[in-house]
Amino acid sequence: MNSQPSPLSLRRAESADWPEIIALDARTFALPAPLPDAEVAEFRARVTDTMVVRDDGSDGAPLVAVSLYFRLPVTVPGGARLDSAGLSWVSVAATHRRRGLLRRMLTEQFAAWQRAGLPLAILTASEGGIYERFGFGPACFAETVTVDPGAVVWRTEAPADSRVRYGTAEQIAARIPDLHARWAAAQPGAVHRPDTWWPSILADRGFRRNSQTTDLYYLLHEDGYAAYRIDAREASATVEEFVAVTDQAHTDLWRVLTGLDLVTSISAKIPVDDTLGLHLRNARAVRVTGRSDELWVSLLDVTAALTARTYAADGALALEVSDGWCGREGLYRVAVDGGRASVSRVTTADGLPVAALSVATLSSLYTGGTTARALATAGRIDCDSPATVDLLDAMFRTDRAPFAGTYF
Ligand SMILES: CC(=O)SCCNC(=O)CCNC(=O)[C@H](O)C(C)(C)COP(=O)(O)OP(=O)(O)OC[C@H]1O[C@@H](n2cnc3c(N)ncnc32)[C@H](O)[C@@H]1OP(=O)(O)O
Repeated sequence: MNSQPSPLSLRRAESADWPEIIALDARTFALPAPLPDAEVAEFRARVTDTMVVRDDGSDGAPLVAVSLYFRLPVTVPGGARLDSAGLSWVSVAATHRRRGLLRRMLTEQFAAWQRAGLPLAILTASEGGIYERFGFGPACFAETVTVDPGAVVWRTEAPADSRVRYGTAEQIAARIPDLHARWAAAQPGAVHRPDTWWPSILADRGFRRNSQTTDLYYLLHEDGYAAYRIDAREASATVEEFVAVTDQAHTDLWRVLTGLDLVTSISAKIPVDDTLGLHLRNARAVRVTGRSDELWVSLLDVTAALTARTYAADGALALEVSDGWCGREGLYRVAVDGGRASVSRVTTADGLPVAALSVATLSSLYTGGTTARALATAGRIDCDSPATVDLLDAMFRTDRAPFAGTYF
């Protein structure tokens, strides 16, 4: 038997590659195969660029790896909207794992993103142990909660009519993209949805969910919406999407959701600083059942990214950034005045306080999802004095927890 490794060629995907790309990802992520034609067409319209690997030494030169990305804006602390590369659909055939194919594909993709001047890369991770080596850090989190509607008593009277209504298909299509855009602009960590994303979301195709559940029901409010499904056998509701631009919309929508008749539990993923429990007489009606990392971030252009966000405290320090992956290592001087930073790469700290950290740790710190103090306590940031921890912590703190809101 010939045990020489087969030659494996890496290149950009062409149209003819797509049936095999879909088949590979369907196998990997347990999707139905084939996917509906409309879903494939809509998906391809969202993709910016795709790398594939073929096994040229095997019969038919099968496609054995894929990695692609979408251009997706993200809101960073302070409200700036940064363009990012949203890495997704990364899959290597079970027959070709651990032969460096992920590394080869990402080498190409990072180079292309840096050439394009993208400040950030983002992803939603299948596993927690893969992406730190490429400079990604978990940056936005969510709590999974189960609400017991029988235990819900609101502290305030319900308004006579909060003007929440079930939307018709036309009203939903006409209103929710705009509501989502308004929400995303104000929510740090939010992933914006380009127009090409909505047809597939609105189609709510059956393969995306448990077959026991209903279609999505949309509740519309002038400043938000919620989409949920019912599992009649379990008498449960799952909130798939909750978007509130104002506190009033948050309260009005949750009032309807927690009042659904014939439902004995409601589950949802909510921001870690969500106020739902604080509105209730018995906060235990909202039980936290999990906490998950929802968005991983990697600062591709450290200077541009650090310049784009705002800061909670003024001061100056030097960040000694390490990166074993794509050249982001170095000393960065960050001087904050009036909440805005001027950032430059320098060769010496020149007497400034110094904090040493990896680019992955800096990416976790960047969104405000994890504090500098916690990271320093865990040994992930090495500061030259306790006062430097205090300064870094004060600078990078944010008044709201970041929340991504889109899985991709
Ligand atoms: C953004 C997204 O799309 S998330 C989805 C990621 N895809 C999946 O989870 C699908 C199932 N898994 C796979 O398809 C593959 O196993 C992949 C894509 C995770 C890895 O592909 P491979 O080609 O085997 O990875 P490759 O050989 O290039 O390994 C690169 C490095 O990552 C490490 N690595 C790979 N997979 C894992 C893992 N699951 N957990 C921890 N480390 C891993 C390797 O050990 C290697 O480390 P090193 O080079 O630093 O020593």
